[in-house]
Amino acid sequence: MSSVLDLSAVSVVRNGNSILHDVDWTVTDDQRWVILGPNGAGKTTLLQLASSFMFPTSGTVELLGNRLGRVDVFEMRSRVGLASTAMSRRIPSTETVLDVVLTAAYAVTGRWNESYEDIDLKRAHRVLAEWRLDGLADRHFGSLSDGEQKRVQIARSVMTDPELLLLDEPAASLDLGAREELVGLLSGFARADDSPAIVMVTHHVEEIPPGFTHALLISGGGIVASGPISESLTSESLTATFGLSIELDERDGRFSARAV
Ligand SMILES: Nc1ncnc2c1ncn2[C@@H]1O[C@H](COP(=O)(O)OP(=O)(O)OP(=O)(O)O)[C@@H](O)[C@H]1O
Repeated sequence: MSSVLDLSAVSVVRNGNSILHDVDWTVTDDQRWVILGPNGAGKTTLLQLASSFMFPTSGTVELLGNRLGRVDVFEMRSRVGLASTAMSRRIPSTETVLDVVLTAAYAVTGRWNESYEDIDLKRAHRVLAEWRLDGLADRHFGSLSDGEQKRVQIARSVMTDPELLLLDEPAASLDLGAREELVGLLSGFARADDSPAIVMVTHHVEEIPPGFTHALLISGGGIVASGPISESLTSESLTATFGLSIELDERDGRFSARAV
């Protein structure tokens, strides 16, 4: 196993606000991480560092073996998949599902004059099938349900065969059926040997797909717990993270939590 992401003594300060402080965190290529924490804890900021869209104020970030600040970030970004609502807002609503996925190969949103290779088309169709979107290839992105749009975002982010996949709240706003379908797909993906390292931000332990191996709990910009999920995700760590007495239950690899 090798390190794909390594944060050492990382702090981020923006407009005088301390957003992250003293963060040490390593992700290796065989790990699938979930990040949990209250609103404003710094979860999205961590993903921005991990996708090289932000640099730390102090400390170091090693991404795919390269130190941020000493490497061409555009080359780095092509090796990291990112699925987020902010990303999907840049997709034109009239873009077809096939083009949303295909354009990832050229790191653009919105098809213009690119001509695609057969190999890209074949891969796009395979990725669409893997994320249960094959019947929707010709539909406009804007006409899809939230659940379908989320799966298209993920399909787009894996199209380039990234070495690190970052998912920012992939199950947010989904109904129960769509959430369960997505959790099942992510679980299969997490367990596949040829999948990349994965980091998923979520607000709900119910959304953690079985097969995820590690958890990072963050509050007020600092790490509360980090490590293998069986050790780091506990009633005690959730209670400390959310400042509320929480009881965690686990059944068949799925979690639920409630205040007590
Ligand atoms: N440019 C900025 N200037 C000042 N403060 C900022 C800036 N960007 C983010 N913040 C603050 O940093 C904190 C962490 O933001 P971040 O988006 O990383 O949190 P989060 O854990 O993802 O929250 P949420 O769960 O609500 O999405 C928030 O309090 C936010 O207001």
